Amino acid sequence: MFVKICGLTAPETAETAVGLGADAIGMVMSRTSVRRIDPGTVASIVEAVGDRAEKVLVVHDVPAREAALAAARLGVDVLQMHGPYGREDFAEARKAFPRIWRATSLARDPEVRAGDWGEELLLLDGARAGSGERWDITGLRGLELGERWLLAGGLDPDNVAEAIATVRPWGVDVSSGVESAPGVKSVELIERFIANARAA
Ligand SMILES: O=C(O)c1ccccc1NCC(=O)[C@H](O)[C@H](O)COP(=O)(O)O
Repeated sequence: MFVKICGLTAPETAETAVGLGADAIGMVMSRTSVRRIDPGTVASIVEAVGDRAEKVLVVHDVPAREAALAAARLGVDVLQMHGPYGREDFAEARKAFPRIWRATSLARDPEVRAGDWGEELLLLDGARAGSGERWDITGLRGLELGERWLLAGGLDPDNVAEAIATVRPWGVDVSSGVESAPGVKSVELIERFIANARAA
C-alpha cells in the first residue's frame, strides 16, 4: 500500500515521515492553505528528503504553467494539480514538467479515470481539499478508476484500514488526520497511520 503524507511544512518533519515509511510527501503551495509554504522551504524539504521518497508539490490556485515551472525549478519529483484545473491545464503543465498527478473529487468529476488527462496517477479527495472531512467513499465502488489511484479526504489512523477494505485503492493520502492542530503534524499519528495502512 502506497502512503503519501501531505502538507509537510518543515524539513525535520518530512524526514521523520520518510523515516517512518512514507512513500511520498506533499508540500502545499496553495495561497489559501494553512499548510502553505514558500519556495525556499520547499527547496529545503527536497534537499532533506533526497531520493528516499517521492517529493510532491501540491498546487490548487496557481496557474498551470507557473506551477509546472516552479516544480521543475524546485527539484520535486511530481506536480499534484488539485481541484479546479481543466484538461487543457494538464496539457499545458506537461509541456514544462513530465510527472503530473491529478487530484479531484467525485463531486467535481463523477466520471474520472486515472490517465485520461495524461496524468500519472489520480487522487480522489473529498469536496474540500485538506479539510479532514470524511465523505461517502462507497460511491467509488464499481467505478472504473484505472490502476493507480490514491484515496484521500478525512482519513486518519483509526479509519484508514476500514477505508482501504471498502474501496481497495492503490494507495492512500492524508493530511489533517495526522495533525495535532491545523498544520501541525504529529509523529505519533503519522506512525500509526502508516502502520495501520500497511496492515490493512
Ligand atoms: O492540505 C491543504 O491545505 C490543501 C489545500 C489546497 C489544496 C490541496 C491541499 N491538500 C492536498 C492533499 O493532498 C490532502 O492530503 C488531501 O486533500 C486530504 O486532506 P485531509 O482530508 O486533510 O487528509
